[in-house]
Amino acid sequence: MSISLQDSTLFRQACYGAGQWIDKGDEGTIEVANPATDEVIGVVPSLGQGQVGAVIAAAAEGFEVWKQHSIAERAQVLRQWFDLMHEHKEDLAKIMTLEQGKPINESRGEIDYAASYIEWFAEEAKRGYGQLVPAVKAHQRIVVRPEPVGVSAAITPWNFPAAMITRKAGAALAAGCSMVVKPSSLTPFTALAMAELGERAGLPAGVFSVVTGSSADIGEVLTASSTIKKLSFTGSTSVGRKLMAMCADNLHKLSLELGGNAPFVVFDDADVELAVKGAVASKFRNTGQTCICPNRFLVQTGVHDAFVDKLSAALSELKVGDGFDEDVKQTSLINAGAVEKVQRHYDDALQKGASCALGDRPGKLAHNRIDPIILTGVNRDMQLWQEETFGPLAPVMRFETEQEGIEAANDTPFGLAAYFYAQQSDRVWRVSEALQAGMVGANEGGISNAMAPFGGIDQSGFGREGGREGMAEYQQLKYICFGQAGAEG
Ligand SMILES: NC(=O)C1=CN([C@@H]2O[C@H](COP(=O)(O)OP(=O)(O)OC[C@H]3O[C@@H](n4cnc5c(N)ncnc54)[C@H](OP(=O)(O)O)[C@@H]3O)[C@@H](O)[C@H]2O)C=CC1
Ligand SMILES: O=C(O)CCCC(=O)O
Repeated sequence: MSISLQDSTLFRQACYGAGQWIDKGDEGTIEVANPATDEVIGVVPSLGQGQVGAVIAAAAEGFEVWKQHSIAERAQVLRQWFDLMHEHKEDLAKIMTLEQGKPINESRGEIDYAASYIEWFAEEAKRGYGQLVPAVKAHQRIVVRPEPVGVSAAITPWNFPAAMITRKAGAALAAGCSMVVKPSSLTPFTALAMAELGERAGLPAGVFSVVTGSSADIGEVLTASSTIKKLSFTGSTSVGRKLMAMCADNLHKLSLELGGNAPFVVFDDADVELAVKGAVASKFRNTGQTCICPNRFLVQTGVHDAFVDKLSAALSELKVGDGFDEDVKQTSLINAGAVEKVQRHYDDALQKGASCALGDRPGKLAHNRIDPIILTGVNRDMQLWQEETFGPLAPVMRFETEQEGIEAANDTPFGLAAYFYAQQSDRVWRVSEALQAGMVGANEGGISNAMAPFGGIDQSGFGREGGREGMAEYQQLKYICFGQAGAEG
C-alpha cells in the first residue's frame, strides 16, 4: 500500500466471515491494482466454494442471534457503525481512491453518502410497521406482520465501493437479516474496511460478512444456496440476467440494479446555466462511471449551441489526473477495457456522422485517463445511443419539438434515471410524467438520496434501495388470522 492511514488496521488483506478474519483462500489470492498507476496495492484471499459455504452457514447462525435483538439494539449498533464511518472518513476515502481511482473529494462524498444509508436504516429499523386489517367475520382479527427474510446476499460493483454495500446491508440488517457481501474483486478493500468497522460497532458474528474470490464461483454458491433467501445485485444487465436465471431453482427474492442509459433533455425554456451545472455534476461524477450518469444529451434547437458552448467551457476547466491531487476532477477509468469501450463509441459515432466539439480520441493519456469529450450531431444508429458508455464522453443530439425530445429520450429498453431542464411549470409536470424511468431529475442533476427509493424499470432491473421501500426488500409478510373459540359463524 502506498498511502498512509491514521488507522492502518482498516486496510485488511483478509476477508471476514463468522466473525473471523480469513487470510487464506483455498484458491490462492487476488491482486488488487491502483487504476491510477497500475501498481498492485495488496492482495485478498480467493475463497474456495467450501469456504464460502461455511461463511453462509455462519450467517444463518448470525441471523438467529440478530433477529432476537430488540429493534432498539439493532438501531444502536447501526448508529455506531455510522458514527465510526464518519470518524474514519478520511482513511476510508483514501482506501477508496487508492483502489477505485475516483477523486479524493468524491471519495469523501461517497463515504458520507454510504454512511447516510446506515443512518437512514438505523432509524427505519424502528418503523417496520405491520397492519391490522378489518376482517369480514366478527370473530376474526387479521394481523399482517413483516418478518425478516433470513440470510441475504449482495454482489456489488467497483464504481461505488462503499455506498452500494451500505444501501443493501443497512436495509438488510435493519430488517433483522444477516448479509454476505461479495464486493467487486477490483475494489475489495473498502468493503473490508467497512467490515472492520462493523465488527467494532458490535455486529455479532455472522451478521455481516465479506467474501472475496472468483465472481463466477461465489455467484454459483450464493445462488445455489437454499440458506440464502434474498440476493441483491448491482452491476451490468448481462450479469444480472444470468444471476436471475441461477436463482430460479431456489426462487430467491431478488433486487437487480442494472445498467442505465439515462437521457438528459434540455428544452428551449431551460435555464441553460443550470442545465450545464447539472450536466457536469451528473455526467462527470466518478469520471462518467455511474449507472445514473446521463448517457445521451438531447437539446432543443433554440438552446443547442449555447448549451454546447457553455458545456465545453465548463468541461475545459476540469483537471484530469491522479485522484489524490485535491484539484483533480477527472481520474483514470477503472481499467484499459473501460477506455476501449469509450474509444469504440467515439470511433463508431464519428464514422456515422458525429463531430467532436471538445476533446480528442481517447487513448492518448497515460493510466487510462481521458479528457472530457463532447460529440455533436449524434443519431440513434450509433452504439453510444444504445449502450452505456461509462466514461467521460457526452454525446449531444439536437431535436425540434417537445414530443420529439420525449420520444427520443424514451427510445431505450433501459429505465434507470432520466433528467430534464425546463422552466414552464406545465411542461415540467408533463415531461416528469412522460419520461420512462425509475428516477427523474427535473432541473436537478444530483438525485441520489438515502431517503428516496433508488431503482429502475425494464432492462435496468427491479427493486428499490433506500427510502421507506428499501427495508421491505428484506422482509416477507406473514398474515395471521385470529379466531375465537366458540364464536364462529
Ligand atoms: N449498475 C451499475 O451500477 C453498474 C453497471 N455497470 C455496467 O456494466 C459494465 C461492465 O462492468 P463490470 O464491472 O464488468 O460489471 P459486472 O456486472 O461484471 O460486475 C459487477 C459485480 O458482479 C460481479 N460478477 C461478475 N460476473 C459475475 C458472475 N458470473 N456471477 C456473480 N457475480 C459476478 C463482479 O465481480 P468481479 O468484479 O469480482 O468480477 C462485480 O462484483 C460497465 O461498463 C457498465 O456499463 C458496471 C458496474 C456497475
Ligand atoms: O452506479 C451505480 O450503480 C451507483 C449509483 C450511485 C448512486 O447511488 O448515486
